[in-house]
Amino acid sequence: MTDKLMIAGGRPLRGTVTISGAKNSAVALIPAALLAETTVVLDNLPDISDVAIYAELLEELGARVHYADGQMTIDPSGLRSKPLPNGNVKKLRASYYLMGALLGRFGEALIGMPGGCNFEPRPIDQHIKGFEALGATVENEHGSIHITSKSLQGAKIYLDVASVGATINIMLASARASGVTIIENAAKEPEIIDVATLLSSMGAKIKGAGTETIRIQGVKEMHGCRHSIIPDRIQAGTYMIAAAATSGDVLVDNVIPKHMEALTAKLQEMGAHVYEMDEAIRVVGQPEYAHIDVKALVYPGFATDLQSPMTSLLTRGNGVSILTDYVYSSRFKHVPELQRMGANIRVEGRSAIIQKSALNGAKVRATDLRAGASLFVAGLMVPNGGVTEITGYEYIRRGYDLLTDNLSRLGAEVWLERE
Ligand SMILES: CC(=O)N[C@H]1[C@@H](OP(=O)(O)OP(=O)(O)OC[C@H]2O[C@@H](n3ccc(=O)[nH]c3=O)[C@H](O)[C@@H]2O)O[C@H](CO)[C@@H](O)[C@@H]1O
Ligand SMILES: C=C(OP(=O)(O)O)C(=O)O
Repeated sequence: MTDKLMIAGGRPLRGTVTISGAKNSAVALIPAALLAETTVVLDNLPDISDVAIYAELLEELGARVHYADGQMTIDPSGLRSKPLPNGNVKKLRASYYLMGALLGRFGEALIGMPGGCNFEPRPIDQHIKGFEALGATVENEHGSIHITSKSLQGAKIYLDVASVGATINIMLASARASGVTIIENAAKEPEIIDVATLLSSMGAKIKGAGTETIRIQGVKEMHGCRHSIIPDRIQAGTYMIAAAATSGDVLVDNVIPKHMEALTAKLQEMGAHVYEMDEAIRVVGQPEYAHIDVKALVYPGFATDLQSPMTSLLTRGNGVSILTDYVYSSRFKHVPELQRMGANIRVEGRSAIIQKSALNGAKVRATDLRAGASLFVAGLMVPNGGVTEITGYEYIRRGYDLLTDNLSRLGAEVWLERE
């Protein structure tokens, strides 16, 4: 039985929401712990399905995992590199990090092609190029990737695209390799710095994370440590957008305001009032907004993971807004669903052309995680208690913990019903 998310819209969000740890850090830090010989403790984990599935994956590999109240203890002493062609690996995108982690630890990994949100083809050629540059042999065996290496040797790797996943996977594979690895055109997302911080606490030697050149001096052994995960900038951004979209007043607590700069600038350009504090951001919505253009880019540009919820807010801009995604060329599965809710949007190439439109309640489907975010933001915007019914809630649970609790506390009328 799955749930559907129900929203009676039209209430401005007001109050405080506290943001949990970042999904995209968590799903990299958990496999990174496999490189250690002793126990790693991760704090501030979000209570999302991707994290729960990752805990099961580690147990399948022989690690002892204790996960409760946002803390995961990973004892890798019984760990081995077992083939994982199917099952849990297909349930999330970031299972690809098991390739780098197991290769780095055991010189072998057999992992099925990752699942997760398939809003468009998401190749992993740059990951594979990185493993091969380190001296590994990579073969496609009946849809699984089999990677082997007798001894990994550091190398200079230029990424054709600044891929988050490839950057982290190469860091994982090379942390215990012989010699020096240099990643050029590395991705600069904050989650990469978080992974480098954990790996360094485990004994790795990494410099330059957060810049386009990362240098990894391989070490022979890595050990356990304790690490607290950075706040989720995409959850934070979604609540900021929802606050503006409902003309509300929300304090988004436990954020790193620097991570939110591109979104903050765009909300201000529309006319919302945004106040930055040390570890919080307050968004005060307005009755009217200007139309704006948004370009989703790699960090520190506007995050592609926020373009779908931003699409919903842009239906309130006076005039025509153009949102272009330069990271993914066709991440617009939320658009037909928003159209069912009355949104006047058309997709041209990699852009959505968004006219000011009044939204109405409808039955819609979340086809992926952020399409779901777009729909719940839109549902909150529907005036006069109009009801939106969102199926595909299992996608939303991949990335938003405590969603109905948080939105209810902010004054929204939201509930779950059995499908
Ligand atoms: C678990 C996780 O952290 N997921 C995030 C990660 O996904 P993910 O790491 O999968 O995304 P990438 O940064 O790798 O992808 C960026 C672009 O590069 C392309 N590409 C990527 C790898 C590759 O080998 N070849 C290639 O062509 C992709 O098709 C895409 O167009 O970064 C994305 C971009 O910020 C986010 O949307 C995801 O939320
Ligand atoms: C696309 C996303 O995640 P994943 O890469 O895990 O599918 C996302 O978080 O928006």
